[in-house]
Amino acid sequence: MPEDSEDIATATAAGERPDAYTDAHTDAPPETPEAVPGLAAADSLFARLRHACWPEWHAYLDHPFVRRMADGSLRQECFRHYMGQDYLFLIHFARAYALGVFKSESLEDMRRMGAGMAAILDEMGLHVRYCQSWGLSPEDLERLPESKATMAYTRYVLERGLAGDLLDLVVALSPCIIGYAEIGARLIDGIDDDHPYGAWIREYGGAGYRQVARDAVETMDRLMVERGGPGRMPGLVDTFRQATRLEADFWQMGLTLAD
Ligand SMILES: Cc1ncc(C[n+]2csc(CCO)c2C)c(N)n1
Repeated sequence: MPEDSEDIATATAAGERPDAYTDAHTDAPPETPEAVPGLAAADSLFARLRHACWPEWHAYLDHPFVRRMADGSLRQECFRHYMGQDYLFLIHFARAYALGVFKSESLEDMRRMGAGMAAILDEMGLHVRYCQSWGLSPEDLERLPESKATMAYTRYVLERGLAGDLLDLVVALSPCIIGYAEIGARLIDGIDDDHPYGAWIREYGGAGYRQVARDAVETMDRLMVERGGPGRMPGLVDTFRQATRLEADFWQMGLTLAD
């Protein structure tokens, strides 16, 4: 993948690339680069959280695991470890959406959360296909020992939802849902048909998945209007930042084969 593969995440409204973007550990640049064109308005809750947590967000999106997946140099062993753990991760995320049904106060929210749970259970098809090609059955996957990174991330999200309201839960889920659309959009540009991680990239880089992310942005805004207030922001920023850090740790777990 060429160096300029970062373009999709770096295009600002003015089409310029802020210098600060090149360093994962700088403070948020004065104007955070737009995620995926048309994904989230600058004043959306998601864009504000992303801006507030820019160093963590950039470290998640530009993690070496992602870079190596993009240029095809990621060792298959690392990808396998990641996919196996991601299967366990998805089981808990389906539970988090089920919790979202419980925390809903309207039928509309209940339907959305229920549909999110169903979408996750479908997403597992990608994992099952990959793992079958490596000789692993869904039962083998379910029996894998859970890594600490998987446990930390999934239980953190569940705890935010249990302790808080639907807005807290949806914010805790958002780095996962929207971040993968941003990564997919960056990686899909010009990939070859025989790219070793092409199926993964096409799953998250496609228009269908981008719509899932757009819906999540919209839901966050609606819940912020219904339940939010200026007093909610510090807590929501904290949740978004922690979930984003746990996403980066999840890549790191794959890269280092951590248990
Ligand atoms: C570590 C990790 N983070 C995010 C996703 C992506 N993801 C998880 S649930 C969901 C929404 C419904 O499909 C999406 C896109 C993943 N698979 N693994």
